[in-house]
Amino acid sequence: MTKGAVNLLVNIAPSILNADFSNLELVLKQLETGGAKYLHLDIMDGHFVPNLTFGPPVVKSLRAKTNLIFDVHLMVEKPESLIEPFIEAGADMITIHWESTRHPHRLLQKIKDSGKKAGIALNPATPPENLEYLLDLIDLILIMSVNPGFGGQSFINNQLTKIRKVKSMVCKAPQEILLGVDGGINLQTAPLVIEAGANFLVTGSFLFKGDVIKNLKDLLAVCQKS
Ligand SMILES: O=C(CO)[C@@H](O)[C@H](O)COP(=O)(O)O
Ligand SMILES: [Fe+2]
Repeated sequence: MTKGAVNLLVNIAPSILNADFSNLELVLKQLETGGAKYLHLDIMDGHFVPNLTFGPPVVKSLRAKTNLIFDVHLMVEKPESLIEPFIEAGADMITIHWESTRHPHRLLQKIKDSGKKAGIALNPATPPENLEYLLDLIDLILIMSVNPGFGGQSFINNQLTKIRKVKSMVCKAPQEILLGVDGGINLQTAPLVIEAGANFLVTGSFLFKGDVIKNLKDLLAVCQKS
């Protein structure tokens, strides 16, 4: 990839956090029918964030049912211990939080050495300049546009400024880096984050209110127009 290469395609990564957990096989089929390529899996430990979700066994069960690209978002203390279990469970991409470890460089290196895509997420208050000496190890920068822990929160507007700053960092990197946004993405906020430079949009509660397939198609249409 040439220096400064930018992926112009906008990707949607549906988060199942607000889906019907009693029928995830149906949810996977709906997302595939709606045109999804990714599945965003929110892993919460009740410590790094005040909520609990699921672990590698659930991811492994889902892996057996779909070829969607598994984008695992680790919102946990000590993510060091969970890289291997999630890779064994079928993760294609693993995103750690900058705030969750003293050794983000080592962890990103570990994910890359396993042949998987490495992502780093930034909480709303974390400055993007922290990524300067990590950039060569990063495939995805995930800007949290809500405080992590729950679906259904409102988009924090000042994260648009951070997206613009990260866009200029990403353009200077030698490899392609996806610029992701996670939290409060819907038909109104998607055009704003795309205009600011994002090309990887995580969306949860918007999709699962009403008709999932229609909502996903509507969001993909907005992304193609923006
Ligand atoms: O990581 C998180 C929340 O911590 C997200 O992935 C949410 O699941 C997105 O949900 P919405 O904000 O779209 O409802
Ligand atoms: Fe997430």
